[in-house]
Amino acid sequence: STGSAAAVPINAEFDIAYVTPVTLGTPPQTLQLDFDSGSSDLWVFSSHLPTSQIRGQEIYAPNKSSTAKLLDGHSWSITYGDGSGSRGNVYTDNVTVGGLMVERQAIECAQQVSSSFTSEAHIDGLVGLGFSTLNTVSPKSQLTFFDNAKGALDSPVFTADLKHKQAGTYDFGFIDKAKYTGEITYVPVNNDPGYWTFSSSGYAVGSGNFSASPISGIADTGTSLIYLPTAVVTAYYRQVQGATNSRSYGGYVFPCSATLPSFTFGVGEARFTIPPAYMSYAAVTPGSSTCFGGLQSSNGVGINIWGDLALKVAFVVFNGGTPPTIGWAAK
Ligand SMILES: CSC[C@H](NC(=O)[C@H](Cc1ccccc1)NC(=O)N1CCOCC1)C(=O)N[C@@H](CC1CCCCC1)[C@@H](O)C(=O)OC(C)C
Repeated sequence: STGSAAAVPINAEFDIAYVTPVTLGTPPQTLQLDFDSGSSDLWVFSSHLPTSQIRGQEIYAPNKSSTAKLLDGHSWSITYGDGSGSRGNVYTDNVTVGGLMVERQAIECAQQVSSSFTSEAHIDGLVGLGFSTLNTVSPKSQLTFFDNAKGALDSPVFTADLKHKQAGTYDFGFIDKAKYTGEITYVPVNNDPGYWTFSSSGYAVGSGNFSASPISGIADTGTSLIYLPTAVVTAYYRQVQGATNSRSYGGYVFPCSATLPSFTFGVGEARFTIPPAYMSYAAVTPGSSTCFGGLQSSNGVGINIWGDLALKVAFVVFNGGTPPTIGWAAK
């Protein structure tokens, strides 16, 4: 089997996150979920949430689904890199993504969400696509949608084709040759911490020479920007007039009028260049002449992250075979 679903940017201006329609239960309830390769819980806004914590999101009501079953005595609680979090109880039910159905998928129903989730009306929950070792359900941890689907897939892969200010796709079980050009460069994945961790072969700032120093980081569809070591980040912003690492704004900012260099990163022998326009993420507040950079330091995060900003200049294959690998191709 295979599946293919749209990845739609939630903001018309900036690619802060992408959501994908997912149908749950019988009759089908459709929610817009953020596919996140940086975590491994499938959780949703639910009928178990106090209405004060729901502001425009769609909810999943298990008691309205004839195929929902309570996973008695199980609970979950998760905190993300940005400090947001949620917790609740667990049901199993049918979950369908782009024509691909998994029966008895653990659906983690929120009983509490942090304020940043309540204020993000476009995200009705997450589909974790990290390794199932990271799943937070207790006392028995649960499998991700991908791990549950894997055995039935034509090939044990999912691919991400994210785009700037337009809908891309997540495909499951096949590699669509129409979505990329040239060859796919595969590199090993170290899934010990449960993430899609791989080694980038280096970077270049603008037309500068390529610095062939390996950078270990995770491919994270649920993170908006790129977070890299200080040496890389300072080398980049040294080329940006007026750039400063602002404590108040929580990262590197610069005058929106500044000329930005492109940023190139390597995967094996392949090279991927993020154009200057993508490297200025957004004005720090609407209308401000100060802009927030798309490249930020990983110092505060504790892990190097290749987020949506990097993923959207490539076609990326998350190969869940044995051993797992990750493939990057131009498009
Ligand atoms: C430095 S890691 C921070 C990362 N969060 C982010 O990247 C959030 C995503 C978001 C989008 C829309 C609305 C709200 C939040 N964006 C963010 O912090 N931004 C601030 C800087 O400007 C860009 C937007 C993160 O926590 N990613 C989560 C998934 C994420 C999905 C959206 C809801 C909040 C949770 C996950 O990938 C994760 O924790 O990864 C770990 C490994 C760092």
